[in-house]
Amino acid sequence: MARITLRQLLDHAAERGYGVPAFNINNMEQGLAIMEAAKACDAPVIIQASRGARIYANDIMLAKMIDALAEIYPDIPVCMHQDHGNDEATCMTAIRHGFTSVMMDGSLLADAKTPASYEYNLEITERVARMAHWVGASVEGELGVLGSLETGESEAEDGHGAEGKLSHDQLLTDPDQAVDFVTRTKVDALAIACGTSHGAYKFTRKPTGDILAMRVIEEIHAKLPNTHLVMHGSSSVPQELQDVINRYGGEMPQTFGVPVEEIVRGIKHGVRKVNIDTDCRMAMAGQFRKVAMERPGEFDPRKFLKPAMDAMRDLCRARFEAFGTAGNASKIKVIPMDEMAKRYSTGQLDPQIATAKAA
Ligand SMILES: O=C(COP(=O)(O)O)[C@@H](O)[C@H](O)[C@H](O)COP(=O)(O)O
Repeated sequence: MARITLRQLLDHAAERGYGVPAFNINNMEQGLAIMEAAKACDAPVIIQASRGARIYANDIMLAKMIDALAEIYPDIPVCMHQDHGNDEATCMTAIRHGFTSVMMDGSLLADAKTPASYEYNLEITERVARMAHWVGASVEGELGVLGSLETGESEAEDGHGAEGKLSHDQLLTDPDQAVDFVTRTKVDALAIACGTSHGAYKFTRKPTGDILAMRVIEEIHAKLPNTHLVMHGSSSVPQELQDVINRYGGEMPQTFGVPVEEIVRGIKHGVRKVNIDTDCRMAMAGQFRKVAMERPGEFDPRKFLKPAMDAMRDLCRARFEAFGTAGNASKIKVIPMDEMAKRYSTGQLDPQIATAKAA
């Protein structure tokens, strides 16, 4: 199966009312776990690599790995996506290495730390969308800055994310500005801010509407019913994974993620791409700890990695099933990127901005 663009995959998801988890990868084991899960339930996949992943694994390694996964699993459409591109070069080099989709995150400046002005975000995202569309690749933009509505803290981690305190306005995407942003940039998907943040420590209690503002998604969807929305920071940080880590010597303080039922609610209101990385990391890390503690004499990496892959596979499958992704891989006929490029050039894929519904 050829690689699929994010745009085609999310159009299919919108027509049929499902969402697609976007799982991050850094290595072969994560790639195999995602694909095994997808094969088991006939789900199309979005695999994404951050700038950190590209540095960790090397672009050539990632590119060949995706080639291999597509060859091993010929029936599964694979969208390869750049997570949080910080500038034009990051996005263009990703496409050069076979990515079919890029995120241009202009909510932050190129340092990936400093919140950017709206004008900066508009200008750079429009430019990247124009260039990516020339070759048929898709573009996700971001409006609003990820961070905690509980504390007002931004979410700097691993060299990515704003630093310091953010205002309530920065932490929530403005629905009217979203209409202007999508119209002017022609992005294929829009990442919004609604109180989620990357990593395991999102909420100090099970989130309610004051700290996880799902109503913002509903308001944006009412104004932009044809735009594919993206939720970042959407790991659920399941209690059972925290327990496994802590049972085997970990020291994770009690924390709460985004409940799966809230994501499913978002999917009913236009969320089509759901970013999940932390849950996969926790699933794997729990198994590393378990093997290390139960079999202190073990030193074959495969004995650690195989149960870790199995745990990640089960996690991915559960999300494919909860989001309605399962059962859709075999229903998709992949459109080549050259054909997508033609469709962009004739304006067929321009954003369909419906006249705003009355509130
Ligand atoms: O939203 C994301 C993950 O959310 P999560 O922490 O799983 O709730 C991704 O977009 C992040 O960009 C990804 O986890 C960052 O990974 P690295 O930069 O550490 O590779």
